[in-house]
Amino acid sequence: MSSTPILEVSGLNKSFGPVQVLHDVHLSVHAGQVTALVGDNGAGKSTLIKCVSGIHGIDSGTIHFDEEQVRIASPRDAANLGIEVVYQDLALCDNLDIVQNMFLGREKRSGLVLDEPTMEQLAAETLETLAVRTVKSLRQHVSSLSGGQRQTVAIAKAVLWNSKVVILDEPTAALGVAQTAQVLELVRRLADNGLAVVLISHNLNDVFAVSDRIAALYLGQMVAEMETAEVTNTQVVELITSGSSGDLGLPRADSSTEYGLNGAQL
Ligand SMILES: Nc1ncnc2c1ncn2[C@@H]1O[C@H](COP(=O)(O)OP(=O)(O)OP(=O)(O)O)[C@@H](O)[C@H]1O
Repeated sequence: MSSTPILEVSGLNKSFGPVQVLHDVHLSVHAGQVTALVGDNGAGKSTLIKCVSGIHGIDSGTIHFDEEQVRIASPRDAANLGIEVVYQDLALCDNLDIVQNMFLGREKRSGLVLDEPTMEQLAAETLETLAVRTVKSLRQHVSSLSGGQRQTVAIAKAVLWNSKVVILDEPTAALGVAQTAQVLELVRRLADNGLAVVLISHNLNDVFAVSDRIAALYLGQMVAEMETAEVTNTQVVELITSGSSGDLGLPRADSSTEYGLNGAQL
């Protein structure tokens, strides 16, 4: 377990017009660990992730990657650092096969033609590294895959590019029990292989099953970052719903400032 975060966000503020959505947010993410990012609807989880992945610019604050301050102005900047996001809609193309999806937009070429053998080999190696053996053929169209298999392909696509930080947005939201278990096993394996994983989830069973640390956002403020083993389900529910947990001895996030449900300062 490394002590220096691979990714550290400090003092991040982000507004949309007059509405401030993120207030002085801190987040640290470590290699080899699953960090669960929790918070109620509208707490700011997606906005924070979009700031880190170059979709939104930030108003103020710093982002350090591998101990160096970085500016992430576009998704390409994030990808170049090794930050990949797997969104809920997965952005897979149903009419393409697994290999085509994994290399979509970043195809390998041999001269003027696509280098299919190399892409197929790299895709197979990545799935093998992740111990994914449930897909029958790499040339299967994605439309024929189950929800869990689709999630697996989307995750494999994200880790294909020597990524160091993989952010998963509700990866089990649309899955049944057995497929959820498979995807959670995969999430754990990613971290065990040395990746830093950020898991956005509303499902505290999932969070407690796979995460090493929990970061809790409440109305755009990071109210706690803690070791999963040191908190209970009830304490995390309290943090998500009220921004504090008396048991943890944590004060309510900046008690001098009150925020409305849309993040606007009251
Ligand atoms: N592009 C935008 N323009 C204006 N307001 C926005 C924009 N994106 C997000 N917001 C607002 O920012 C706040 C935080 O939204 P965000 O989507 O980050 O929350 P979340 O924690 O991811 O919620 P959920 O769990 O429902 O996905 C919400 O009040 C939302 O309406």
